[in-house]
Amino acid sequence: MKERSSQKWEFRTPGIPDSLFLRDEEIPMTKEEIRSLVMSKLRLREDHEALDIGCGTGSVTVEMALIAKRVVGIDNNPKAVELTKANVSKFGVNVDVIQGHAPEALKDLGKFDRIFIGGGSDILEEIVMEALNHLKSGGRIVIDAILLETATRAVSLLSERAEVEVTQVTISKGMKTKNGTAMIARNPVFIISGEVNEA
Ligand SMILES: C[S@@+](CC[C@H](N)C(=O)[O-])C[C@H]1O[C@@H](n2cnc3c(N)ncnc32)[C@H](O)[C@@H]1O
Repeated sequence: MKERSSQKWEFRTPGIPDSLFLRDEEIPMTKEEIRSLVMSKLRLREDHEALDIGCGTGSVTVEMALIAKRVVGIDNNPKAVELTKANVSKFGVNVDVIQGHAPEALKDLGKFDRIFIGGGSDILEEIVMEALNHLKSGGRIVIDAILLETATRAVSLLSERAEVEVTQVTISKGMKTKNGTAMIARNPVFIISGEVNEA
């Protein structure tokens, strides 16, 4: 069987296997099935500029950079920044990875066609409001949420400025047992997407 490599041409479909990313047990990662839905909701094109707020392990950052012409990843945790840089290098993509705390760190970043916010934060309101200021007319923002409270906050914030779609998904993964395959459920995840109207 042909050995897997991280050549760009091998990853044209979203949902790169989790096992191919460099990991740190302290740094979270958006798992491959959720990531492929996130990429679908982002509707990225190759002429787009995209921003990943809270890039973590960098798995969404890498998938964005395999499509878009410019990608910026930002995280306030220095270990996450280093890990994202390592994955960016492993997959041979081009990304500006910045250590910074959102929303303050977004101020000088300009405007983007697509923005992803990959994790709940107790300052989600401030991050979403600032992110919307950095979204081009007709742009899309996608937010992942685990907590019900994060999801409802995100929906009400986005509804003021965008057409909002809410998706909730629960992934189950098959685990081999001695009798067959048992399905092990993971946490339900909300994927909230908003498209701001053309000016
Ligand atoms: C769930 S992880 C994101 C996983 C990422 N999407 C991936 O695929 O690897 C959320 C990240 O957001 C970062 N974060 C949380 N609050 C932040 C803030 N205010 N500014 C920047 N990063 C933040 C955390 O350090 C963490 O790495």
